[in-house]
Amino acid sequence: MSKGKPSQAEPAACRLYLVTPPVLEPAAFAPRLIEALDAGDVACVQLRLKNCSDDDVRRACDALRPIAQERDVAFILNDSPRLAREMGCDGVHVGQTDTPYRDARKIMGNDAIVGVTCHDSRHLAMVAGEEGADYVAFGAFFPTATKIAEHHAEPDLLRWWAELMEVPCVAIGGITAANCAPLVAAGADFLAVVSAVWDHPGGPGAGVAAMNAAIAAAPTDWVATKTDGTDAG
Ligand SMILES: Cc1ncc(COP(=O)(O)OP(=O)(O)O)c(N)n1
Ligand SMILES: Cc1nc(C(=O)O)sc1CCOP(=O)(O)O
Ligand SMILES: [Mg+2]
Repeated sequence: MSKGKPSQAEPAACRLYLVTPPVLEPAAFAPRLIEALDAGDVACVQLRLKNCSDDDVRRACDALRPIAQERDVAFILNDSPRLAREMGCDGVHVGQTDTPYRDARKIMGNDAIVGVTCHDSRHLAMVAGEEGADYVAFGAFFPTATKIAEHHAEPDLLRWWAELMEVPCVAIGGITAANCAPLVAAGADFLAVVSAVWDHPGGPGAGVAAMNAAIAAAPTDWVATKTDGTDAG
């Protein structure tokens, strides 16, 4: 997962951040992950399993981590830095009620990716950024059936962050090929999706291709709307 920060003259392209469904059977899911990753550009895969045992997570890591890493796609585990380190993951994603960032960093080491959920909060994002998070995640931007989202973020939050901060930002929550353009335009470095890919009627490969195409077609106007009103070019 390259974390290129947009240079002022040439903004880095927004990239796709793929999150797994919360329940999966690793052997059956592996070919779907291969189809997704071979269909286009994916910056990273987050294994996000809910209501399962540590051994279930270990089995899923063993089956899925090599598929991502063999393709130079970063493999990030949700929630557990301890398991992420044990299982050779490239990084971990922690939320505000998970292991605190500083402890996650100590467990993972300085070379790993550690991302932090910041909901719709500038304060949480500034704290995470100052502490050293590799990215901050904002959401939910749209209604989602994947989880009960208690916070709602607006594209202006991405725009504010992108204009002021170096740390990359991830947008998440109900994002689809049809609705993602304002998030790309506002300066999201990554779009994190579950159902837009795994529930795509044409299959996960078609889902990745559709997201890639929508990201590529979206305007990227945030560089031209710096808060001081000047064009950054
Ligand atoms: C990229 C990304 N952003 C946000 C989340 C949500 O994390 P969290 O608030 O800890 O909620 P759960 O995903 O654990 O239910 C995420 N996983 N990934
Ligand atoms: C895992 C997660 N976190 C969110 C947040 O707002 O922090 S929304 C979300 C679910 C994302 O799934 P989908 O792309 O199917 O909406
Ligand atoms: Mg969590």
